[in-house]
Amino acid sequence: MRIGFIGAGNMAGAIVRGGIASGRLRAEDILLVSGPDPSAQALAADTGARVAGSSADLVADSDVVVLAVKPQVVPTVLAEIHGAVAQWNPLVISVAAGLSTFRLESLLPAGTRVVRTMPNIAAMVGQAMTALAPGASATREDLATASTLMGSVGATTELDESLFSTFTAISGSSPAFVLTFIEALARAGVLGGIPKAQAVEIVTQVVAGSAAILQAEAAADGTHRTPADLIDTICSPAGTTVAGVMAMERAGFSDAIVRGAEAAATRDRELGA
Ligand SMILES: NC(=O)C1=CN([C@@H]2O[C@H](COP(=O)(O)OP(=O)(O)OC[C@H]3O[C@@H](n4cnc5c(N)ncnc54)[C@H](O)[C@@H]3O)[C@@H](O)[C@H]2O)C=CC1
Ligand SMILES: O=C(O)[C@@H]1CCC=N1
Repeated sequence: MRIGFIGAGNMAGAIVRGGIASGRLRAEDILLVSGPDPSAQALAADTGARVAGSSADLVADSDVVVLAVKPQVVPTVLAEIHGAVAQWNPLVISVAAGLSTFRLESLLPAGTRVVRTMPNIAAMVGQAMTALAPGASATREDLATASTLMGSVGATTELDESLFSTFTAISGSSPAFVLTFIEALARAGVLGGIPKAQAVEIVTQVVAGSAAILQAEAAADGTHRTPADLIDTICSPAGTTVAGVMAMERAGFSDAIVRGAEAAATRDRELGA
């Protein structure tokens, strides 16, 4: 299957690099364009993928076209490739925030098969979480194709499109939230005297370990303890952890996270408006 990426920035780069590193994408099957910007050339030089002469040329040479430009640029790109899509009828997969399948379909030839997805930057290490929703003309096979592509860089889940703004907040954007937490906790380590690099290494292992506990719980039969249950196993009565958790909540920790996610979801809806 030949896969063309329109846009070769952070997200396309993460999928291309992650997919090739996992052995599930072949560089020779990947075509790139990035408009006047040299990012496609740089990504191609780095990975062995090829660069197409134009977005329309890329469509002519691809079974699947991935829209990996900023949402604001998508209408321009779709105008550029409208004729080529009408001629070659590729499956169009969008990773763009905010833009509904209805909106994408309205900018493409009637009957174009569209799948909307929302991956995240952890694709670069094969650990993405990607939601998928089919457009009106996409078949089960198209959804399976999109799921296989995104599955090459992490986990996938089919999601009702009405939930995409919320998903974007808690998955597409949230690596930045988690990294903000890591940065803050590492800084607390520095405040206590631990060198920064060592503090980041320590906190990174803590976050990976905490996620691994939840993954093991999800995989185990029966118990399936929640994050709240597990917090209770760490909080000794009158101990250090409950003192820390209570101080964080007094400072509005959970509320700040929910507000952050709500703001991200609101922005996703604005981008689609
Ligand atoms: N960065 C992230 O963590 C995530 C991004 N996304 C979505 O991925 C999409 C791309 O985002 P990023 O990769 O972060 O942006 P980026 O700015 O890193 O990359 C955008 C790419 O589009 C290219 N481009 C600009 N105009 C073009 C045109 N007319 N024709 C062809 N290429 C053109 C740029 O040269 C660049 O290669 C966005 O729609 C975003 O919502 C989705 C999930 C996560
Ligand atoms: O910030 C953004 O708009 C994109 C979508 C999800 C992650 N980055």
